[in-house]
Amino acid sequence: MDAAVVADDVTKRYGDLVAVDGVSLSVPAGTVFGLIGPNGAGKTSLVRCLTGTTEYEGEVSLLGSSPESVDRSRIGLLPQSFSPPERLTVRELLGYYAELYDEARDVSSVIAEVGLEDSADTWYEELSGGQQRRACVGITLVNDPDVLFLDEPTTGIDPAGRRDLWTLIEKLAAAGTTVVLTSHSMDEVERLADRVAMLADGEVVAEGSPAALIAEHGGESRLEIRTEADPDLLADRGFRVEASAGRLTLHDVDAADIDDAVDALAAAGIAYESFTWTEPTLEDVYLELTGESFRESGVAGPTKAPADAEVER
Ligand SMILES: Nc1ncnc2c1ncn2[C@@H]1O[C@H](COP(=O)(O)OP(=O)(O)OP(=O)(O)O)[C@@H](O)[C@H]1O
Repeated sequence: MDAAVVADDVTKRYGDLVAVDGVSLSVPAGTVFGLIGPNGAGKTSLVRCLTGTTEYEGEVSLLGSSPESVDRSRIGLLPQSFSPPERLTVRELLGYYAELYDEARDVSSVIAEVGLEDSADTWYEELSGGQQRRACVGITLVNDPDVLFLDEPTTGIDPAGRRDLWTLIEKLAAAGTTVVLTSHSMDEVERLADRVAMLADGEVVAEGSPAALIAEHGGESRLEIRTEADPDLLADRGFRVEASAGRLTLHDVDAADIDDAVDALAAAGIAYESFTWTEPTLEDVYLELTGESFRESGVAGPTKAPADAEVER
């Protein structure tokens, strides 16, 4: 598969600060590529290098050209902070951006795609934060881009809005659009991305499919059972069991093995309060590779964020 985006030893400095430190990566055409890392890891700076919106050292190829000379109508970019004119309605706004291209998509169908039909005639400034972000995603779609860069597209969007945007990104990818997505949210990237680059301090600490990264660096899955059962009952069934007060922890348990544990307890007539199965995630991969948890580095996924952090205003 051809690469839509290639970075070779890309470095971005702001004075003495090295924000992107010798990054090399390749994004196959028609795939979703996730750039994840905590605040200040260099995600936005890297996107700016890849899109030619800042100066950098190293080589970037975007659809076979340099980012500075690529046909802009083939690229969509949603920057992290983007403030379009506020006193335009959604329809006027998308129409305004569509005018910038020789060929553009039908504005009404883009409005429908981002789920803003009911607000099409509302001023941008009167939209909720989540609706504003969706309108901004719509702006990036008017030129029907081959490569779409989305820098934290779902920040500030409520859970339903996030899911709608995820579905939209999946549809775009299924139709052949290459999507480069930056995110703080591990579950977002785990769901959407074919491949992921994890950034820490400007460097790629790991790259691969979420499943491969988790398999290689994520550690084991565990089953925790709140019970007073004798650990030998489960150890005799081949489980690796650790016992603590009122709890048994079974290590390296596949989903298919859970029934076996349930059966063992049921056959012995042993009661249990709860079963909790935990699979490793990309957060575990990050912890393993950097020694720092995403949460400690000041960033939380949507399930861990404070209640107001992801809420539409
Ligand atoms: N225009 C700038 N001038 C100086 N330093 C900058 C500039 N933009 C970013 N930086 C610094 O570069 C580093 C990387 O920032 P960047 O915004 O690329 O990270 P990020 O991973 O996108 O963070 P966030 O998730 O918070 O958006 C940070 O230390 C940041 O303070």
